[in-house]
Amino acid sequence: MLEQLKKEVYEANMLLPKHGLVTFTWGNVSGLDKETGLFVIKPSGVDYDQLTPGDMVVMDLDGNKVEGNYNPSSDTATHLELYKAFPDIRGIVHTHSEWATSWAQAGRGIPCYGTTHADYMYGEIPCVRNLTKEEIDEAYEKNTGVLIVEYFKDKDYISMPAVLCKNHGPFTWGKDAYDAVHNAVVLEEVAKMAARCELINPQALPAPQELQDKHYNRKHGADAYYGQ
Ligand SMILES: O=C(CO)[C@@H](O)[C@@H](O)COP(=O)(O)O
Repeated sequence: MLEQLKKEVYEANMLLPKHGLVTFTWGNVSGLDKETGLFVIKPSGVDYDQLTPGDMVVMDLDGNKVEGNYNPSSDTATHLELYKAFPDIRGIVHTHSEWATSWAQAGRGIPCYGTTHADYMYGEIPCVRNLTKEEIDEAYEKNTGVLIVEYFKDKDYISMPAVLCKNHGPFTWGKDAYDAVHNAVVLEEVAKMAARCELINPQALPAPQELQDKHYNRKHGADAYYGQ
C-alpha cells in the first residue's frame, strides 16, 4: 500500500546521508498521506545502505502499525503528535546533525544572524525545554511531540518549520518529505554559520528586523517571487 509515498519517503531518507545529516542510523523521515490519514516512516535501526522502499513502515495516527516488516523509527510517536497538531504539514525529519544538535545540547535557540537564515525561517529557531523526569519516564518520544506542539500553540509553524529539543536534537517539517529534508539541510547550515559567527564575534547581534522581514517575505510572503 501507499507505494508512491513509500518511494518518496525512502528517497527523502536517503538524502540525509547524502547531505551529511546522519551518522549510522541516527535520523528518520516520514511522510503523511492526507487522504487515508496514514503516514510512512523509516524503520528503526536499519542501516541507510541497506534500506529499500519496501522497508518503509505504514502507521496510522493512533500509533498502530498498518504495514511493514520492521518496527517503525523510535521517534514515531513524536512525528505522530506533530501530524495531529499541524494540519498543513506532510513531511517530518529528525536528525542528530552535528551543528543543530550542538545548539540543542547547549539548550539555545539559533538567532537569525543573516539573510541565509531569514530566507527560510522567520526569527530565532527555538529550543524547547528539557522534559521532566515524569515526562521522560511516562513516554519520552510522545511527550517530546507534546512539548513541541505546546510551544507552537500560539505561534506559526509554517514560517518556523524547525525546532531544537534540548539535550536531544532537531525536528523539521514541510509540505512533503522532501521539503522537510530541505528544511533540515537549511537548519544545519544556519546552525553552523551561527556558531561560527558567535565564535568570530561573541558580541554579534541578530540581523536587523527590517532585513529579516524583507528576506523572509520576499520568498514566502504575499508577493513572493519564488514558487512555494
Ligand atoms: O533519537 C534517537 C536516538 O537518541 C533516534 O532518533 C535515532 O537513533 C534514530 O532512531 P531510529 O533508527 O529512527 O529508531
